[in-house]
Amino acid sequence: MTSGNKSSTVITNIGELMTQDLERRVLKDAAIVIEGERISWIGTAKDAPSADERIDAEGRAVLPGWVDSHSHLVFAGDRTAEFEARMAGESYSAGGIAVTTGATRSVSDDELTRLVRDRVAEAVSQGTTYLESKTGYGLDVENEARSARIAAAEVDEVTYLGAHLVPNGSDPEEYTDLVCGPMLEAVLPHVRWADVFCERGAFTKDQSRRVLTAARNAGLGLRVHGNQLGEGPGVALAVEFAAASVDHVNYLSEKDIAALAETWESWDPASGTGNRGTVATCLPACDLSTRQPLAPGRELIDAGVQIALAANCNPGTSYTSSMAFCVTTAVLQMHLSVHEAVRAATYGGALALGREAGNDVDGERAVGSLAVGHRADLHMLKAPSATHLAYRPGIPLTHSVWRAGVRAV
Ligand SMILES: N=CN[C@@H](CCC(=O)O)C(=O)O
Ligand SMILES: [Zn+2]
Repeated sequence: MTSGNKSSTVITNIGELMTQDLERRVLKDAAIVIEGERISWIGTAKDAPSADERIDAEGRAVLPGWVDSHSHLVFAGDRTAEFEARMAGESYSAGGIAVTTGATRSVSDDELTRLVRDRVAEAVSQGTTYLESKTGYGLDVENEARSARIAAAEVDEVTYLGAHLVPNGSDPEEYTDLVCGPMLEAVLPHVRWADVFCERGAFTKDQSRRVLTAARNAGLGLRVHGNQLGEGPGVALAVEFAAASVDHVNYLSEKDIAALAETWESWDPASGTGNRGTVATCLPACDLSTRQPLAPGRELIDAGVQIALAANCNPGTSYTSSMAFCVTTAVLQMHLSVHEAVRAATYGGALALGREAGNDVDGERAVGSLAVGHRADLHMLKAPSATHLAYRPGIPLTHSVWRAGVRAV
């Protein structure tokens, strides 16, 4: 089964194939065929076609690779002392971002590239196959543009986060002008998204609105860091601007949840058609590391909101790229089912990045679910079912990983 010069691989004897496709199929005794960078066949093992290469999964589970839709990988230095202080009772504040900004500005392009590349490799080794990263530790035109350029070469999706913190000594309004003007222009060739940290200690509602307006006018997709440290205007702004995602969502009023749910009212989850709303992206590793209440993932799902889970790898609030840890936490402590948690960490992440199945604009490149034509991003576990991700917390369960059809682990 080879078409053109693309070689094919059949993975057979899969104990559980959790597709996270639109029908949410979970197949037993399954097989899947990869041709080039795409999936060309899925079904029961006994019906599987032959292929150039045959891999016996020996009863293991296969899921889509994790889609990590929120990370901040372009940084140097670490913030161990801040973490220790927090564990001793200090609370998190946005000010720590300045420490990382200083460290990031001080390293060479080569060093910064190496750091990002190593972090991507760490994520892939744990089953992540599609990865977003933000800028946000440059905070001047030159360093934001450099961060965006380096990220664009190393990750799948890049988000401009010049509006992460007003640098020490800058006037907040003048800095917001810079973010909306010359800095935005400088990063534009490298980014698809823009984000704003709308929070006390970071950017106000009016400043955030200015950033989102400028980014929208420049043709970027929008994302918002909102409601992380207290109730605030982040969710309402994200809804107002039809942002693809609002991330953190720890402190939500009933009104916030209702507003998010309303954005999904005309979207049909069974076909993936209709108007896509604003995804609520929950970041459980960050919540634990900052000792914030876990985002109300259960309530959001029950209200009809599409959610994503992401690792939020960064040196301040969540120094991990482990999506499995997030899934485990979502099941054990946020009361999601295993299927819901895996869905949020795969299909949900894709939805938050506009790369999901059923998205007609770019359906061919769908990630985060396993179906014919989708990118062959697979994660095989050292376990017979995805349930083991929650049942065996902390155990590294990644057996092998294919990224765009290429064996990565
Ligand atoms: N909350 C804002 N930004 C990052 C943390 C940044 C930092 O403290 O370095 C986050 O998503 O948690
Ligand atoms: Zn973040």
